[in-house]
Amino acid sequence: MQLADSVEVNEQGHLLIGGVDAVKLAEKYGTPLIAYDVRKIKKQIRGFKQAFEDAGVKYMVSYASKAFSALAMYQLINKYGLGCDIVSGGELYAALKGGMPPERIEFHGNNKLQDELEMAVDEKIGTIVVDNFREIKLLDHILRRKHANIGVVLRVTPGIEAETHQYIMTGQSNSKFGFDIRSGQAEEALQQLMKNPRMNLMGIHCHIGSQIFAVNGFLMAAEKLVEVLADWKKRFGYEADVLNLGGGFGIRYNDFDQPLPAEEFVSAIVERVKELVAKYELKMPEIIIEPGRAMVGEAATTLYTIGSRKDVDGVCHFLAVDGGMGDNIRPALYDAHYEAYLADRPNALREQMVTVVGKYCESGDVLVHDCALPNTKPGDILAMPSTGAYGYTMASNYNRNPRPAVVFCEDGKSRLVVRRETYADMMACELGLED
Ligand SMILES: Cc1ncc(COP(=O)(O)O)c(C=O)c1O
Ligand SMILES: N[C@@H](CCCC[NH3+])C(=O)O
Repeated sequence: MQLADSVEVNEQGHLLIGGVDAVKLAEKYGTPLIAYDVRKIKKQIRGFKQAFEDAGVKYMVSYASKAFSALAMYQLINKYGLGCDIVSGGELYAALKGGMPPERIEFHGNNKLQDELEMAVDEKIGTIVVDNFREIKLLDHILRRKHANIGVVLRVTPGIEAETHQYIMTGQSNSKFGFDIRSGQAEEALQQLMKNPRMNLMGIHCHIGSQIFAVNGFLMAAEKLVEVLADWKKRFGYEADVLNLGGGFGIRYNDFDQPLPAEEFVSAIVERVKELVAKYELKMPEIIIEPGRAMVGEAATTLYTIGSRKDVDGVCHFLAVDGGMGDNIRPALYDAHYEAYLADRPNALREQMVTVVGKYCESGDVLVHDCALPNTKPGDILAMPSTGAYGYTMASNYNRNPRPAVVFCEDGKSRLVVRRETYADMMACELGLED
């Protein structure tokens, strides 16, 4: 196994995260610990923005905050003028607490609750990405009652099957999200929205899936959506101001993953949209993208302490750490493949092959299958890179294990941004049986 180019070490040979010695981080904050290199997040933010700036088109980079929705993250993206995509009242609450301007927030979801929609309307957020007919009715009812208006974008499923795990494909016709184009649902929704004086229909949206490496899927989606817009202009006189192509840009989890730089994805998309718009004689819409994983995924490394092991010759070699499926469900859920190395000697010779498992009461609690490592001893710190997206946000308290702490590291300094949960935190909602 080759270490990613971005793995940095200090003069002692210890892994550095944002210029901070990972062994020291583990000592200071304990483990499991999710440590972000903030420069890597900033690099991605700049990368996604730069290609749009260079092309001179109107755009918004709307961070899909489900990937990592910490207060610190909303505060960081706000500084860079990004928008954000939220999918629940909880994410909306956190985004607002993080200072996100409401007009730069877009609300997604296939079953937005009445309370959540009311909150979005009360907070005057920029966009509701309308997903289904019930939502149109519900939102209309709320807007009438509140004498309010709101911007909406129509989410469509373009009938594209992205090359990724089936659980994270969303562009195909049988997806639970959005209005289907082929069956005429999208067109019916368009007509309902065009007639509605309380909803300002800004444009259309699609999201083809997640962890996608080829730019082709995005180009096909752009083609499909612009064709649809050309048809809607001809037949209904509708012209979109916004074309939102969603997120899904892939990242490197292991040697087999070869992601494109953010700039390449964006410039290919912008170029194609420009060509299509010229071909169909449409006005150039604002292009919105919603990267989540690509913004934060490679920026974090999770540090664990190695504990027990079980070896049965010729059968299994399990090496257990102090976290597991509670802080990273992705291997169990998607069969995601990660790498791991030792924080105090990431470049040491790898003499053994082990299965890295967690401490949860599940046989499926595996973090890394077939992991080549140097010989280890209890107390060694295991570093698992590329854990910045959908790790903390999908974390659970299974077996009443507390969620880990999160630190931001930059220029040799670390800062605790999410403290480790305590046993008392986990009991905070419990009322028990006593009066
Ligand atoms: C509508 C929408 N936008 C953006 C994203 C972000 O995807 P990713 O984190 O793969 O960029 C998702 C999640 O898949 C999504 O459902
Ligand atoms: N949570 C998923 C991706 C789904 C994103 C939301 N549509 C992952 O970890 O890969």
